[in-house]
Amino acid sequence: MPLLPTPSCLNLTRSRHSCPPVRCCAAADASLLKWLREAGLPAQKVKLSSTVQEGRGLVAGQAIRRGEALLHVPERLLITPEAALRHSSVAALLNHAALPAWSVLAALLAELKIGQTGPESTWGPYISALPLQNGCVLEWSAAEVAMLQGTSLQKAAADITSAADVSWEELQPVLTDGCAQGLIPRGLLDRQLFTWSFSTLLSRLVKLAGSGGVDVCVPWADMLNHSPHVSAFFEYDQSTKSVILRPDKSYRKGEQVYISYGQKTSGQLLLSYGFMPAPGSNPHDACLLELSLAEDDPCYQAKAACLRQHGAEPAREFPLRLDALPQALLLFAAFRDARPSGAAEVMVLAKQLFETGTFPVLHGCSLELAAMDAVLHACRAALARFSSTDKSDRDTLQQLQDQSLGHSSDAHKWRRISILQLRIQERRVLNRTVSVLIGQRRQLSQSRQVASQ
Ligand SMILES: C[S@@+](CC[C@H](N)C(=O)[O-])C[C@H]1O[C@@H](n2cnc3c(N)ncnc32)[C@H](O)[C@@H]1O
Repeated sequence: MPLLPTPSCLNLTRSRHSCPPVRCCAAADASLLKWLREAGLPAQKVKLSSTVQEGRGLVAGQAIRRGEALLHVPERLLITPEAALRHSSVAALLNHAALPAWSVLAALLAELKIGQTGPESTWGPYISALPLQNGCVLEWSAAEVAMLQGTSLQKAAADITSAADVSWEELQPVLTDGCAQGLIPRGLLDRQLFTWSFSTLLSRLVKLAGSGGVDVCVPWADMLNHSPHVSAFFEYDQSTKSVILRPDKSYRKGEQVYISYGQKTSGQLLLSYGFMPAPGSNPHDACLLELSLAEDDPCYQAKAACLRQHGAEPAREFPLRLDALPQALLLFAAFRDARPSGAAEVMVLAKQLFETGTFPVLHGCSLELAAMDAVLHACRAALARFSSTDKSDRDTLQQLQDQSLGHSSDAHKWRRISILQLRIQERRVLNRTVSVLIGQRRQLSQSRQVASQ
C-alpha cells in the first residue's frame, strides 16, 4: 500500500472502555469449572478470571512460553454439528432436513438452554455460564441499526440479520414437526431464544484448523478474548485429539492471554462481538469501500472470468485507512472502468494490471487517471450516503461522553458512542482519501502534460 502523509490535526477522543463488559455469574462459572474438571480437562496454565474490559478471560496462572501448547480441550467437550445431530431431541428431523451446520448448532444450543436434550448431553454447565447477551447487531434496537446508515457496516449488518432470518425460517418445519411429534415443548423454542443461539454462535463459533475446518464451539477455549495485536488462534491437535493454543508471545504470571478473532475492523468486531477497540488502537481498522463490475458492461463476463483467475471476485471491499490507499483498489477501478475492445484485450489488460501492477494507456485513455476518478467518485458517493453531518455527530458524541462518565454499564449508550465514533472515523478516512487523490491526480496529469509537450 502506498503510504499517505498522516495529518497531525486528526485525533479522536479516546474512551477509557470500548464497551460495557458482558455480565457473568460466579456460581455458573464455578459449575463450569467443576464440569470441565470432571469431563477431563487437564490441569491448566491459564485460569478463568474476571477482567475489567471483557467480562471474563483466561489469565496466565504461571509464566507461559511463546509457542508452547496450552488448553488441550478434549474432543468430547466440543459442540460440533455432528455432535448436535446426535444429541438434539429433533435429530432425525434435522438430519432429514439436511440443514447447514449453523442452523443445526443453533437448534442444539437453544435446546440445551431450555434443558431439553437427553442425559447424555452434558453441556448444561457450559451453557449456563454463557452470557445472556453479547451486544452483537442481532440484539440492537432498530434505532441503533439505523445509526449505521451511510457507513460501510450497513451492508454487513444487513447480511448478519438476514443470515439469522434465513436460519430461523429454515428451522421452522423442523420445530413445527418436532412439536407435533411431542419431541420438543410447544412455544419455548421461540425467536427470542434463537436470537440468543445466533448471538452465541456469532461470538463463539470457530472454524477449527487441523480438523478440516469444522464449525465448532469449544468450551473453555472460548473464554479467550481478542486482541488486535496477536495472531494466535486455536487448532485441533491430532496427536492428543484435543483443541490447543500455541500463543505467539510469552506471558508473565497474571497477564491475560489473548487470541485473534481475525484481522477485523473495529466495526466488524462491534457487529459480531459487541465490542470495539478504543479508537486508534486497532491496526486492522479501516473504512471498507466496495467496488463492483457494472453488470451492463459489455465485457462483464470476460472481466469477471479474468478477476477470478487473479483470485478476485467481481465485487470487492477495499480497506481505506488514514495513512494508506490500497494500490489494489486503483488497479481494480482501472480494470472495472476500462473499455477494452473484446475478450482478448480484457485478458492482456488483466495481466498488465494484476501481474505487473502498472497502468497502461488504453485507446488514448490513461487508466491511472481513470482509476483515480473512479475512486474519487466512489468516496464522494459514500460520503453523500451519511444522513448526519460530521459536526452533529461530534456534538452528540461529546454529549454522550460527558453523560457517560461514571455510568459505563449502559450498553445502549456505549453502542451509540461506538457507532458515532465509527461514523466520524469513516468520514475522516473518506475525506482524507479524497484530498490525497485530488493531489495525486493533479500531479499525474501535470506530469503527463509535460511529457506530451
Ligand atoms: C469468545 S467470548 C470471550 C469470553 C467472554 N469474555 C466471556 O466472558 O464469556 C467473546 C466475547 O468476549 C468479549 N470480548 C472479547 N474480546 C474483547 C475485547 N478485546 N474487549 C472487550 N470485550 C471483548 C465480547 O463480549 C465478545 O462477544
